[in-house]
Amino acid sequence: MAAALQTLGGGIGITLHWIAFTPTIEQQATEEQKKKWLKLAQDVAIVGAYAQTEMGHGTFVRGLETTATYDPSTQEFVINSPTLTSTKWWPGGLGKTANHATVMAQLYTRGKCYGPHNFMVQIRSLENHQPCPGVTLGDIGPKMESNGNDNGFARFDHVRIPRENMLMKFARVEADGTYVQPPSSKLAYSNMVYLRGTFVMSAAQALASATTIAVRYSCVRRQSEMKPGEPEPQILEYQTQQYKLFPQLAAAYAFWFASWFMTQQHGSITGSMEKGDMSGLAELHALSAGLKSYTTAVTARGIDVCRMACGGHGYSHASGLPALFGGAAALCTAEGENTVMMLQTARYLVKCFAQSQAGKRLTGTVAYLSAVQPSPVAGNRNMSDLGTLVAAFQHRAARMVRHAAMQMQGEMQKGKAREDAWNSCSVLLIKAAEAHVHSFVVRNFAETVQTVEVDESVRAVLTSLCQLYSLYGITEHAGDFLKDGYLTGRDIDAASSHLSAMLARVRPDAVALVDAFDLHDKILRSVLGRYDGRVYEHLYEWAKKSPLNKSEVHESYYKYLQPFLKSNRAKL
Ligand SMILES: CC/C=C\C/C=C\C/C=C\C/C=C\CCCCC(=O)SCCNC(=O)CCNC(=O)[C@H](O)C(C)(C)COP(=O)(O)OP(=O)(O)OC[C@H]1O[C@@H](n2cnc3c(N)ncnc32)[C@H](O)[C@@H]1OP(=O)(O)O
Ligand SMILES: Cc1cc2nc3c(=O)[nH]c(=O)nc-3n(C[C@H](O)[C@H](O)[C@H](O)COP(=O)(O)OP(=O)(O)OC[C@H]3O[C@@H](n4cnc5c(N)ncnc54)[C@H](O)[C@@H]3O)c2cc1C
Repeated sequence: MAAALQTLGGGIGITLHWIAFTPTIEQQATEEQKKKWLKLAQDVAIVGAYAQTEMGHGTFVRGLETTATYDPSTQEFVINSPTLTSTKWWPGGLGKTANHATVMAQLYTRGKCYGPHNFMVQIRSLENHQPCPGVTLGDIGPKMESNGNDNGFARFDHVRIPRENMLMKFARVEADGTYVQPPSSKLAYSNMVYLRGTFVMSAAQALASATTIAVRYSCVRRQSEMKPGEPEPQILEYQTQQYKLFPQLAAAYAFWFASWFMTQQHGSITGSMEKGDMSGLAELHALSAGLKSYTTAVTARGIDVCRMACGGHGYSHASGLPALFGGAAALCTAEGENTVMMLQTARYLVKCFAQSQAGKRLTGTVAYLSAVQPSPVAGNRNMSDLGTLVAAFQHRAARMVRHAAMQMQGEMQKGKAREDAWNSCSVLLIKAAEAHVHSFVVRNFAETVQTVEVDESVRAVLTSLCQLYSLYGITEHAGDFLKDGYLTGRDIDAASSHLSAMLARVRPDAVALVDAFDLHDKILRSVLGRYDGRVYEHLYEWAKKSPLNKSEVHESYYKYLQPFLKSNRAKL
C-alpha cells in the first residue's frame, strides 16, 4: 500500500508519514492522544507530515517563527505563520499528500513564549482533500532527487486547534493557560534523535546497494589488456578498482554494525528515560548526531566513487547509482545538517574532556578519552592486529579532542567570549568529532566481528574486512596519526602494504559479501547490479524504453532542427 502510494502518480509520498509523523505521535503524545491518533496513523486512515522546517529556519529550531498562541477563553491554540520566512518549507508529503501534520511552533501562553513544541493540525479535508480553512499548501518544486516525494510548503492564517492538540507527553498547557515544564526542554526534539539514528541504517543500506551494483558490474565488465595478448580482464582485477570499491564495501558493513549499536542504545536509553532517568540523553544525542553526520557523508561520497568506478554506464539512470547518490545527498542535509550535527557531538566531547580534566571517570562511547595517554609510545606496531588499529584510532581522536579543547581554552584565556572561542575553533572541533566517531565505528566493527555468532570462516572474512576498513582510514588520514609520533612512517608504510594484501584477500569473497546483503533486483533497481549479471541485454532493453525512442524522428526535428539546418544550408 505504502509503496503504491509512494509511486502513485509520481507526485506524492508517504515516507515521512512512517518515519517522522507516526513516530512523533508515538514519542510525544499522551496515552489519551495516542488513543485518538496513533491507530489512525498506523492504519493510514490519516496521512501525516512532520512540519518543522521553515523557509527561513531549519537548523536553528529555537528560531522557528510559526506561533501557537493559547486562548484560554476558548481553550484553543491559534496556529499562525506571521512572516513569509515562517512558511513551513520542505516537509515530505506536505505539498499534496498529507491531511494532517505535526507542526513545530513557538508556544505562547499568558503572554510568554515557552519555545518550540509540537502540535497536531489537520491540514486537508478528509472528505475532498481540499486544504482546511486558513491553511495554504503546495509543493516546493523539483529537487536534486526524490521527486516522487511532494516536499511541500504550508502557511497558517490564525488556524484554531483544540488545546488537546498540543502533544503533551512531556510539556503541558492546562485549561487556564498554565504551562507545565517538561523534565527536559530537549524532549521536544526526541523524534529527531530517533530519526537520526535510523539514518545510520539508511546510509548502510544505501552503501550496500551501491557496492552491490559496482562489485557485480565490475565482475561483468571486461576492459583493456592487463598483459599484451591476454583476454580483457574483469575490471575488478585492477587493484585500483579494488581500492575504490572494497573500502566502501567495508564501510557498508561497518555502518550496518554501527546501526545495530545505535538501535540498541536508543532502545535502552529511551527505556530509562521512560522511567524518569534522563542521564543518557546527552550521550544519545551526541552519538546519534555524530553517527548520522559521519555515515551519511561517507556514504554519499562512497556512492559517487562506486558510480565513477562503473564508467559511463554508472552515469546512466539504468545503473541506479545517480538516484542512490541523490538520496544519500539528501540524508546529509535532512534531519540535521551534517556540519551542525557534528558540532553537537563536538560540544559533548568538549564537555566530557573538561569533566575528565576535573578527574571524572568517563564512561560509554567517550570512556577512552580519559584512558588514552597524551604522550605517545612510539614503536613498531603490529598493523595487522585489530587491537592495535583500534588503539591508534582512539589515540588520534583523544589527541584531536584534547587539542581542540585546549585551543578553545587558550582563546578564552586571551579574553575571547566562549561563543567566539567556539566559533574560531569550530573547524578543529569538527575534525576532532569526526575522529571520535571514526574511532567508535572502528571499535564497534572490531568488537562485532570478534563476538558475532558466525561460522569461523565467515569471521575470518569479516576480520579481513575490518582490517581493510581500519587500514584504509589510517592511510587516508596518515597525518593525524603521525602528528605526535604515535605512529611512525614505518607504521604507515606497513599499513599501506597490509592494506594491499587485504584488497587481494577480500577479492575472492567480494561477490559473496555483496550477495550477503540480499538486496533483491526490485530493490536495487539497477541494470548493472542484476543478480543474473545479464547487463548488456537489459541495458539495451532499458534504453529502448526511453521516451525519446517512441518515434524514429523526434518532433523537435521538425520544430527546430530542420528549419535550422535548412537556413544554414541556404547560406552556403
Ligand atoms: C539513498 C538514501 C536512502 C534513503 C533516502 C532517500 C531519499 C532521501 C529523501 C529524504 C530523506 C528521508 C527523510 C527525510 C526526513 C527529514 C526530516 C527532517 O529533516 S525533520 C527536521 C530536522 N531538523 C533538524 O534536525 C534541526 C536541527 N537542529 C537542531 O536539532 C537544534 O536546533 C540544534 C542544532 C541541536 C541546536 O539546538 P539548540 O540551539 O536548542 O541547542 P544548543 O546547541 O544551544 O544546545 C543546548 C543543549 O541542548 C542539547 N541538545 C540539543 N539538541 C538535543 C537533542 N535533540 N536531544 C538532546 N539534547 C539536545 C545540547 O547537547 C546542549 O546540551 P548542553 O551542552 O547544554 O548540555
Ligand atoms: C530531502 C529533504 C527532506 C526533508 N524533509 C523534511 C521534513 O519532512 N520535515 C522537516 O521539518 N524538514 C525537512 N527537511 C528540512 C531539513 O531538516 C533542513 O533542510 C535541515 O534541517 C537544514 O536546515 P536548513 O535547510 O535551514 O539549512 P541551514 O540551517 O540554513 O544551513 C545552511 C548552512 O549553514 C550552516 N550552519 C547553520 N547553522 C550553523 C551553525 N550553528 N554552525 C555552523 N554552521 C551552521 C550549515 O552547516 C549549512 O552549511 C528536509 C530536507 C531535505 C533536503
